[in-house]
Order: sequence, then structure tokens, then C-alpha cells
Amino acid sequence: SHGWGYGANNGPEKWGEDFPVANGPRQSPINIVPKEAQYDSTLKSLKLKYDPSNAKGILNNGHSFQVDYEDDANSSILTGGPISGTYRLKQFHFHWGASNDRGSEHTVNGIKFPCELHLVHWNTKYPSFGEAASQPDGLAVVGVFLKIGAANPRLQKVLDAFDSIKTKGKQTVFANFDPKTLLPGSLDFWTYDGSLTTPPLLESVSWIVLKEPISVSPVQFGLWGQKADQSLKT
Ligand SMILES: CN[C@H]1CN(c2cccc(OC)c2)S(=O)(=O)c2sc(S(N)(=O)=O)cc21
Ligand SMILES: [Zn+2]
Repeated sequence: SHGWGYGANNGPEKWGEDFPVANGPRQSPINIVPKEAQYDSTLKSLKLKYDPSNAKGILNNGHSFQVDYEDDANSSILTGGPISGTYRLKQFHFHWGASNDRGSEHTVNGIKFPCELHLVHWNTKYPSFGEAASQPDGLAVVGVFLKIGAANPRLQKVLDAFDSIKTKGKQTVFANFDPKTLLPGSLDFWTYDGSLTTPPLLESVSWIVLKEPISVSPVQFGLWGQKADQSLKT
């Protein structure tokens, strides 16, 4: 089917044809220019409390690898930072490119990172994720840049799972994983009101992009490229 993707005929330049919100006022990703960011002393520090037993499975959805979490209780939640109230973790996933010079969605001073991790949370003031996803304050996504450097043992469990979900639609059990282990030492962040970076591009995301990247080794990232089914990424 004609579904959206990252190719010449169905990529970001074409998404506006099926998803007109692509031309909206708060579309993501953006280029972050640190020296133009305003310091906001009213912002609180980020609080992330995750229960590893909420991890359910890992899915190759044809656009990314996604680790899904139980979200029927406030056991894995995000509070503080720019948001008010309690947001529940629904899933985390990654964006990457075909080579190490590109892949992230947000850029910093125009620089692309090889990969970007997104932890997707929804506002519990709404009855469900689906409801929240269409509200201007419905979602909060924590973005973490990955840079090529030292090996990251905490990513290895995710990488190892890729072996069993090489093609679109495949999923496998992924239990007992604390995504907090994927976060850098500092939770300092930039924040702005934006959208989903893929269709349906809904303008419902409070973006919280961490300033400090985490590392992944060339070998680990090389495996990533090999294992991702070519249908996933161009
Ligand atoms: C395919 N990717 C998206 C799928 N989802 C979605 C969101 C809302 C509604 C919906 O269908 C009605 C699906 S999602 O919440 O899992 C996310 S989060 C996200 S990102 N990169 O901005 O963090 C993209 C998507
Ligand atoms: Zn994403």
C-alpha cells in the first residue's frame, strides 16, 4: 500500500498530501540553537519513575523499533520539567539513518546525530493514549541523542532483540527493562511545543530534548544498521 515512509515517493516531503497538519504552526522536528534558547527559571527538574516490569514487547513497526509498556497504572511516569500533571510512559523507539552522519530528527546548531531515542508519554488527565494524542497538551516525548563513542552495555539488550524482529510487523517479548538506564547523567533539557515527527504529525507533543547525548559504539551501531530490515530506513 502507499503508506508513508522515508523513500523518495512517500517520505517527509510528501507527508503533507495525506496529513495536511504537516503545514501547521508547531511541527517537529526543529533545529535547536542553544544560544537562542531562553532560560526559564519557572521550569522544574524532570522526574522519571519507571517500573521495569511494565515492559511488554519490542516491535518492528516498519518505521522503527518500538518497546511497548503497560500503561494502565501510574507505575512508569514522567512529571516535572515543563509539564504539569502526570504523563504515563507508553513506548520508546529510535530514529536512525543509513550512515553515521545522519539519522536524528532534531538537530543542534544544524548538527545531526546518528540516532535519536524517543520516550513517549501521555497525559493522564485524558482517558486514554488515543484521546491524549489529539490534545495540545496530550503527549510529552523525551528525546535523547545518541553519539558514536564508547560501547553502551545498557543498549545491548535492545540491540540483541533486533535479531528476532528483522522484518516489518514482527514483535517479540521484551521484559524487565528500565528505560531510565538509557538516560545520560544529566537531565538538563531544551523544551518546546511541537508535534509527532511522523504521521499522523499531531500537534500534541511537549518536546523535552536532553542536552547530554548517550553513547553507542561503532560496532553496536554497525550491528544496528545491518539488523534493521532495509524496508525500515533508506
Ligand atoms: C509511527 N509513529 C507515531 C505513532 N504513534 C501515534 C501517535 C498518535 C496517534 C497515532 O495514531 C492515531 C499514532 S506514537 O505515539 O507511537 C508516535 S510518537 C512519535 S515521535 N517520533 O514524534 O516521538 C511518532 C509516533
Ligand atoms: Zn520518534
